[in-house]
Amino acid sequence: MDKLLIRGGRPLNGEVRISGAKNAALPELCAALLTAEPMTLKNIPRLQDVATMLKLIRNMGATAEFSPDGTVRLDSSELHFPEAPYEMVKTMRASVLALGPLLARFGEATVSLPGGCAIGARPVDQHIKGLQKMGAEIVIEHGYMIAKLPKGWTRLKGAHIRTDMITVTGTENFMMAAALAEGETILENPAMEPEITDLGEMLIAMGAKVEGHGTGRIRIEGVEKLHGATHSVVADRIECGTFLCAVAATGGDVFLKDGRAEHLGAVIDLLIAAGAQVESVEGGIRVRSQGRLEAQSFKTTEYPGFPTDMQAQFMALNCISEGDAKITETIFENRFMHVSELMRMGARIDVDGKVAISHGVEKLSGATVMATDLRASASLVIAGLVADGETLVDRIYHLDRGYEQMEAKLTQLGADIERVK
Ligand SMILES: CC(=O)N[C@H]1[C@@H](OP(=O)(O)OP(=O)(O)OC[C@H]2O[C@@H](n3ccc(=O)[nH]c3=O)[C@H](O)[C@@H]2O)O[C@H](CO)[C@@H](O)[C@@H]1O
Ligand SMILES: C=C(OP(=O)(O)O)C(=O)O
Repeated sequence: MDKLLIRGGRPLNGEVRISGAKNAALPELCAALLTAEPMTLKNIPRLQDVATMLKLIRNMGATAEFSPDGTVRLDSSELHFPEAPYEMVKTMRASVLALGPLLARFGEATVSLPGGCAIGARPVDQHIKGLQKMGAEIVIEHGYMIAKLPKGWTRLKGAHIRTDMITVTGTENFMMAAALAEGETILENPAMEPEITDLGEMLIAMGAKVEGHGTGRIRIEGVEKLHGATHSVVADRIECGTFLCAVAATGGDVFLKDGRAEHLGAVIDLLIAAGAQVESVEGGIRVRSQGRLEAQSFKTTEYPGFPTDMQAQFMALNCISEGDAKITETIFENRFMHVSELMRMGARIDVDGKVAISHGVEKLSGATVMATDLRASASLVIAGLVADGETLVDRIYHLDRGYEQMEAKLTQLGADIERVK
């Protein structure tokens, strides 16, 4: 099993390119299934989750060719098996995003229930309820969601959907299903994440009639058919935020090419309050940091609030900053698993339910630590970059799910980091 060996204490300097967003690429690969015509998706990151999604799509009978330049050419004209089996879904929750498009295009879909994962229970009841409002008949059998259209129907029907809470993948499933439904769908209370906006743009390029994506009300007028299109995946704001925190922690001066400051408002505001210099410059973001920063309190909320996917990385920064800070995690019930590992490196953190209070220390000390989930892994890498001595981060298959060439990018910036078996 691969591990990352980091010798801490080096500042980060130079330039690094931010990849396409995992959390946009995965729904968009599913959205490409909405048309029988060829689709071209550019700026797809080379990640384990993308490999899993391509495997899933090919398993359905589509062809997908992934070029070294990050372009995926996908042809689902011969798709004959609208199913997402458990073996594939269990390693990647985003497989649930196949449900909306398959049902909309083929009138049937069988998708394994994703189940819980380390960070929380993560139910999909809202996805099911929303699609049922559009007329889908969905039963749960043997761990699968088996969905079909009522007898005599050829398309889903547009509906007014208001979910009980804001759900990102739920909003994505509804947008994709509504694009091919009969009539109008209104999504009240939808997620507003940049990945939602990007998916909306892709659907429009395919001929869908979508308005209000990225706002608190999305309107979609269904069309009978969508056509092939080319779309480029938006830059990964979480990868970008991870590098911002890494530079803030180690000190240095880095240009994050293609980073989009407007997608990271809540994170950048806090980094500036902490004492880092972050500015939007042509073609990306420049971050500079020197000396010890001041720890910052925050609460994770839906976009445009502070993203839950940045909580662990910012906590690593807080741990070596000056003062106490309170972090409240409101999205997931178990997303503090990095705490005990950070503490093994000398961090001082108290956890009480959904609140973690860090008491800044001057130094962390390198240790062998275990990654428990994707963003927890990134926080341990940041901690390793600033710690004294060697840090060995084990179980980095979590990291590989969502970061493209993390160690190569950090090496390029001057870090001493290598992948070991
Ligand atoms: C709002 C939010 O920050 N969502 C995050 C969530 O998206 P993801 O789409 O995975 O999760 P949702 O946005 O759907 O979930 C938000 C909350 O709603 C609950 N829920 C959701 C759907 C449902 O049918 N029933 C239900 O109870 C979830 O358990 C969670 O507490 O995880 C992703 C990976 O970490 C992040 O990129 C997203 O930013
Ligand atoms: C937890 C994450 O992803 P997923 O929803 O694929 O588990 C994430 O992107 O931080």
